[in-house]
Amino acid sequence: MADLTKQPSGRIMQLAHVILENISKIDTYLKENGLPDLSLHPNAPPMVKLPQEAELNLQQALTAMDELNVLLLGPLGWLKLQVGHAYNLVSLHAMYHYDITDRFAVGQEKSLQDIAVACGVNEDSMSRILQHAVANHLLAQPRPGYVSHNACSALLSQSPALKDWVGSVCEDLWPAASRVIPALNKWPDLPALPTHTAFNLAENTTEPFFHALAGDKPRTRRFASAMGLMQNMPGFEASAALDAYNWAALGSATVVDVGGSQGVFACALKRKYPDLRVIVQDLPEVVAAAKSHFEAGDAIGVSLQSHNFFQPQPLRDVDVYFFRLILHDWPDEYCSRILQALTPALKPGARIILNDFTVPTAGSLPLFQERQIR
Ligand SMILES: C[S@@+](CC[C@H](N)C(=O)[O-])C[C@H]1O[C@@H](n2cnc3c(N)ncnc32)[C@H](O)[C@@H]1O
Repeated sequence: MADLTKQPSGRIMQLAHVILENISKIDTYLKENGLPDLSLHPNAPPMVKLPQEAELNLQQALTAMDELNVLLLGPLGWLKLQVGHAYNLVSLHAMYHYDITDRFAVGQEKSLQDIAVACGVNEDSMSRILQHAVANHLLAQPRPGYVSHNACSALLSQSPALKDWVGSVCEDLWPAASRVIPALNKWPDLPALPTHTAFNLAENTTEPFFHALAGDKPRTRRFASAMGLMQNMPGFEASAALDAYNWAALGSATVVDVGGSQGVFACALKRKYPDLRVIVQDLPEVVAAAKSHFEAGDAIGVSLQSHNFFQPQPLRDVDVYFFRLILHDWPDEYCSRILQALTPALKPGARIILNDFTVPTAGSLPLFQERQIR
């Protein structure tokens, strides 16, 4: 047994040491705060909420685990893993498509045979796919031939928005991933036009992504729902944007959330600063889908308006035009057009607030974190 009080020599032992040190601190935090051990039990919380210091321990452990993984696998094993990733979404896609998580309750076991029959898929194929889901920690296997819920599948079954996000990635975005290089070959100046993208090749369409989606009601609703879920993801919470700007100083100003989707952020803003007048603008199809379940927004006085942000901005006496997760979707030239479309409406002193991704300088973050962003 290694003596963990001494700094070990050799990279893999150093990494193992970093992992044990940081995980021990997280474990102590959990125990001292009477929190349960981490598990994949169906009732486990969606994620551990750690205070800043313990979160740093978590990031350090994950970063060390990432490097240890590559070193222990070696270059051949690591490359094999990358290639394997190409097929990794299949079982999650199947769980979404066949609504597997709603076919049995938490605590219940279901035979792979019964699931296959209920889904109208041959048992052999369904078994192979769901065994992959089990191997990927997406379902539990209480005994051979049977599955039950674990924390991941239970979370999916309880969150329609999470399901929508999985569906949107698997069906709207994933097919495009394999077309990125063909798109680069076809349009070497990519992405000068929003119609010269991998999505256009995958879908055989000449329309930009959002306009293609708008022609399809279920996909429009699903994407908007997935966007709503994003507002709960770490770093994307409405509260982060609420804290990052002095909204209180605006008093009773008018704020337009341009491309505000279903109004999740707009409602959070209005709830925190009820004196603000808040309006959400989006494409007509998105607004139509949002209207059907906008009681919460109606009740607090957030309004919805159809507007294509490439057309001149119709709302004039506005203090703030807010763009959250909008500009990253468009080539620079189109971002300019979106902003220029505001100019006929801008009154003196009006502000434009951008809330969007920034990609850090290469190498400024641990590769594990940089990879997620890139
Ligand atoms: C990535 S989502 C961001 C949604 C929202 N701001 C948020 O933070 O969740 C981009 C939004 O831009 C909207 N959008 C795309 N093209 C648009 C256009 N031409 N005019 C208005 N909205 C548009 C989409 O419908 C979608 O709601």
